[in-house]
Amino acid sequence: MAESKKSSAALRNPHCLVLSYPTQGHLNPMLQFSKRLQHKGIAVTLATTRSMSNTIHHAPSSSIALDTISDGYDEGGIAQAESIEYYLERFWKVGPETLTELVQKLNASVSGPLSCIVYDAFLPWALDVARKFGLVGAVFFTMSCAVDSILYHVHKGVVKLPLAGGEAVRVPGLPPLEVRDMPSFISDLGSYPAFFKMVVHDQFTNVEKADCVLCNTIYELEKEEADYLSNLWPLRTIGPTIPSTFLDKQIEEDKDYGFSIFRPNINALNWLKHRPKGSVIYVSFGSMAVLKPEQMSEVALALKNSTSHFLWVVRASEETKLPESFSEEISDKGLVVTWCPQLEVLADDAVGCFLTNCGWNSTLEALSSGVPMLALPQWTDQSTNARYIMDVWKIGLRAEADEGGIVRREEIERCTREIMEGEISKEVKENSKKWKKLAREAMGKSGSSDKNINEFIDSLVLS
Ligand SMILES: O=c1ccn([C@@H]2O[C@H](COP(=O)(O)OP(=O)(O)O[C@H]3O[C@H](CO)[C@@H](O)[C@H](O)[C@H]3O)[C@@H](O)[C@H]2O)c(=O)[nH]1
Repeated sequence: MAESKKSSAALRNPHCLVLSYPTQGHLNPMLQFSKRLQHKGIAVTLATTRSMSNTIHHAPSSSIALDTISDGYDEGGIAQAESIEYYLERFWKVGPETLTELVQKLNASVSGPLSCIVYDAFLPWALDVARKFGLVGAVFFTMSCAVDSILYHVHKGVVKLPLAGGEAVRVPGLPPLEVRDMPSFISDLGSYPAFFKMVVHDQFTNVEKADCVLCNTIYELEKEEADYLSNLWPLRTIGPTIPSTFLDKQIEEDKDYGFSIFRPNINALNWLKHRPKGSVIYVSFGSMAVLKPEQMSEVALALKNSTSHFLWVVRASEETKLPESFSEEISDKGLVVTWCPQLEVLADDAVGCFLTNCGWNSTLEALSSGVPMLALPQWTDQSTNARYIMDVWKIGLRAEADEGGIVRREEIERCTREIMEGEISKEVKENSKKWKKLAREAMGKSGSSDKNINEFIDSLVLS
């Protein structure tokens, strides 16, 4: 470590700075991890960008201290930037400078000097800042081990691009995959060049130098993938990062999912209360995916034709894509809301199937709630998650798109019927129950994730 020896105060009372990339899908898992650390006696400050903190509608009720750095666009974040390229370029310049200022401020704070920076894998320059101050640097991956491994092996040139269509893709530690199972940045080369650079290259440039690699997954869920990566990195699986009330119940009254950039509609929960057990399809495409209008209309018609009830989250920015007078036509068969408390929805017995884009948070939340999934992946890691949901964990189906990339209404109806009452229904329900139990056990006392968090803390105390 380059500079200064840590003071004895830092050794006695570990204080962690947890730094998240500014999106809801990254901030919340890192908040939940912070709560676990705090519950186990570590002082934690959670930081993201000023622009992100300005867009938050609902802040968590936890007692975690919050702070900010700058991405260079304090007024509007990425939406204010000329392009994704400009945004990331400026963030990479201003981020380390303002992170340095934050570390100096926290080192002089009442919580005591920092021992460690847990930084989002998307912000690899944070390791240089940690080193400058002689702090432990732990990188945090918000995606699955399988996805991290694919991206890493592309970065290393082990998996060569462009991928040859029709051939199985071989990634060490993973089952053979198809090109369409790959994260979108590599199966659809050129789709988002700046994100490609960040996700395939930047996040792995110094991963081998990190003191610890934390991954929001469950060891039992990705044994082969995690074992393989453990030979390369000091990996610790620490997920699922879900409030304790919905999982292991070790932390009292820990229900709050955290930050929300949209206002949740709690009517959704009352509406669900009046539906029979297992009768509702819950539909959500996460906080970022933008559906083609044609896809939106196919989903709408499938839900309208289906024999099941449905609860559909259509973010305000997507509402104009709904067919005209859709909400009136469906009357009380379905409910459309702009946002909902997803974990509480998934925990409700009325929900029998989750039609999802397969973001990793949603995948872990459904799996931990024992709800089978119908996968309609949209971008980034979601196709890989969809493949695992259907073929590895066998807790759902992946809907097939036509040649134009649109999943038609008949396919959605067929798959939801299969999951709710068809031949595979029993198998996916039983597997879902099994994973729900395993997720609880992993986070429960002495479970694989709980043990890994304890060992991480021990390493901070001893370092
Ligand atoms: O009405 C809703 C809908 C969603 N959520 C929450 O929003 C989160 C959505 O997360 P996720 O399913 O992971 O999707 P994104 O927010 O789009 O996450 C981004 O970040 C993830 C982690 O890197 C990736 O796996 C995704 O593909 C990427 O799109 C979940 O925690 C949900 O509980 C709500 O609270 N209410």
